[in-house]
Amino acid sequence: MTTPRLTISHLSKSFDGRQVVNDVSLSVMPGQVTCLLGPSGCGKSTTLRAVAGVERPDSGEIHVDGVMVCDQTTMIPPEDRSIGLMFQDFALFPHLDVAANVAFGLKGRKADMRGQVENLLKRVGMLRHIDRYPHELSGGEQQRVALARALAPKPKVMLMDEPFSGLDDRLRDDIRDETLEVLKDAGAAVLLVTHEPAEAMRMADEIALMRAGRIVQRGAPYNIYNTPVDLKAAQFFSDINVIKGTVEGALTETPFGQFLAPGVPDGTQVDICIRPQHLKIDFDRGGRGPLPTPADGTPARGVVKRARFMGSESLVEFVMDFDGSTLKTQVPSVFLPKPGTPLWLMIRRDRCFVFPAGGA
Ligand SMILES: Nc1ncnc2c1ncn2[C@@H]1O[C@H](COP(=O)(O)OP(=O)(O)OP(=O)(O)O)[C@@H](O)[C@H]1O
Repeated sequence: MTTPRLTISHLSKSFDGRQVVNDVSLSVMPGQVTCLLGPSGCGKSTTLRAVAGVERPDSGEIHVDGVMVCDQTTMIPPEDRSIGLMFQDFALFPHLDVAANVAFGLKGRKADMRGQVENLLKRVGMLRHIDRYPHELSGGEQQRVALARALAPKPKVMLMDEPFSGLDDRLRDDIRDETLEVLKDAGAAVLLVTHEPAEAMRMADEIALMRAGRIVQRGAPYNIYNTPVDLKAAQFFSDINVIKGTVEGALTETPFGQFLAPGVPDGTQVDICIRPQHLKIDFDRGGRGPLPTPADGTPARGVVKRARFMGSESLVEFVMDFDGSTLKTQVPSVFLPKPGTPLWLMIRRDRCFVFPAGGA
């Protein structure tokens, strides 16, 4: 069996009596990208800093390639952990040219180094800028050089803390993809911290969703998005519509029909949650909607409150007849009905999450 490149076991850390990392465990295999994803202040960077060796945890163990680098009694210094770092504010040395910046992490004879530096810069598409200084490069180019510098000592683990947040949107997507390719090629295990779900979805093989110091869910992006553990986990990735219900006989009756709630005791209040893109819209036929179907349940009528065009999709908000609540829908392409238009909504049952009420 392959040894994980990075293993974090039961890591905890408090500051001033407040626990900011609480029993965090995870492992990352060679060539795998794991994203620590969560809101600001949830403990992502503290976890990363503990792995880097710049923060001493209160308890827990960290192994790099099977070697213990940190426990209650051991604290291997950062430079001996075989770890590469790429942080948003981890700037290049301004007084060194690109070649010298990349060579900084290399050991050996100067003559041998030149070849290695050229190879690294070729990999990140920056060879032609080898003699430039950082101030002569764009933000994206500087990030590419920073990546080459971080990869120079062939780290077993690459730690990245919001490395792309200083770049503008379009450039960021390109750099993310290129960086991913280079990292996969290098076979390093990558632990990437981000508070942006889109970044995690784009980069990660596995997402570890953090909240208040704990990992609340781990899994492939598809699974995290489609089977969230609770309402907050669902809401982290998109707007969520919530329809209230009460369970009777393992079923919840709503204006959209019945929903299964197996194993939930009678009388329990539940939230039936659905992402805006999973509501279906149909036309009003003289005060009637489409016929119910097993997949989409019963239609419920609403009146358009607002419709906005977002480029690749349209967002339409409805005020629902049954209780005056607002539901949001997202439709591909252009669909901009006038405010006041009555329309019918249906809910795709296979895309619903049912959670106990009051989860967010
Ligand atoms: N050295 C420190 N001393 C005291 N409190 C700290 C220290 N470092 C971090 N904290 C606190 O610990 C909590 C977690 O911080 P951390 O930087 O790990 O969060 P984060 O999830 O990375 O957030 P962000 O996305 O904003 O960087 C925060 O409330 C922060 O204020």
